[in-house]
Amino acid sequence: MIPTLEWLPAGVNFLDQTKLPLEETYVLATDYKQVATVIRDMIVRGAPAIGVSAAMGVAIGVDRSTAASLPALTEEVAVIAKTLAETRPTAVNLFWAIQRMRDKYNALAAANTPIPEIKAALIAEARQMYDEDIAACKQMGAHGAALLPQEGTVLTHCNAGALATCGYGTALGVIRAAVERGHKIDVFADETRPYLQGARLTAWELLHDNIPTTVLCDNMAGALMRQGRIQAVIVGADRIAANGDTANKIGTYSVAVLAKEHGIPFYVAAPLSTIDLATAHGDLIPIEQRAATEVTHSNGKQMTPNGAAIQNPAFDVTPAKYITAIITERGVLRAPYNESIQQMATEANSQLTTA
Ligand SMILES: CSC[C@H]1O[C@H](OP(=O)(O)O)[C@H](O)[C@@H]1O
Repeated sequence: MIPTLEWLPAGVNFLDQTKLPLEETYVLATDYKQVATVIRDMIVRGAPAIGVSAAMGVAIGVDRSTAASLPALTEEVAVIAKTLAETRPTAVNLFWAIQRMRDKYNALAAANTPIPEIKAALIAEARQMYDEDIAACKQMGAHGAALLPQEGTVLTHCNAGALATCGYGTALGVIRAAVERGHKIDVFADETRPYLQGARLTAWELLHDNIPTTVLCDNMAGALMRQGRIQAVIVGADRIAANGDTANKIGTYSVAVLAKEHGIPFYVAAPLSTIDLATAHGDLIPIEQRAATEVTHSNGKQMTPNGAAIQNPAFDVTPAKYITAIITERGVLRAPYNESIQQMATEANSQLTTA
């Protein structure tokens, strides 16, 4: 699989997801401001991928710094972190990753570590997060595969695949793992307007792996569910509140309600870094509002009349009651989620985000 992003001596190399599926081109970010632009412009997107991208942004920012003292470097780290944190508001992985890099820096600075050693350690930390992300996706796959039908059609919304992570994917990672274990799965991929993550990215990466994929318009899932043509739904997540309410790509909530209506299991696959214990419920999750031109234009061609008002929220929130299970790298969570999430957090003894 073509890498979503890659650390190179010259900078961070990103597969340009705005150009897929017709062009496989790359953008090399040689400083942290360019990494911020790549995240904001969705050249790289997907909660885990933008988290690791931000971590690499911190690492490259510190690496390129000419600060001659720790106090000066500490001030620069604060500016770098703020710049990256301001790129997109919903995916908590972004803030979790930046905080992990700041914690690493602060511990090294507190120990009066020489600046060259700090630079090397932050690069190592960001690259370790990259490897951890791929490992977590494969663990999610192993935990979730058995939940998918032995033979049947699975609907997914947006792209929660290798292109939304450092590789293998969350929701698509579970599909990949099921196929690797002999399940015969056809995928229905919602096109997912306006950025078309499903039509352009999910279809591209699943066909790359020879997994049969059908692209649907975003208004088709209900009819296909009513006809009995969908046996399960699996999606990713951008932020999971402490009670299990889940923010994901706009349109996810509609699919979840339809799945509940038709008795179809609805699964969320996400790493622990997507769980935000500091956010009690879904109504508190900030929802990114993106440019109207993403809706009014397609391939540069205007499709709506001048003067029409436009809505373009990038995410919506699915209440926990619509979620059958949440698949993580440490196992499968079931309702009541406030209890199961807290228990897993305690067991993991992990620094779940406090963003
Ligand atoms: C593996 S999480 C992917 C998650 O992120 C996507 O949002 P975006 O493409 O705007 O970054 C979408 O919500 C996916 O489910």
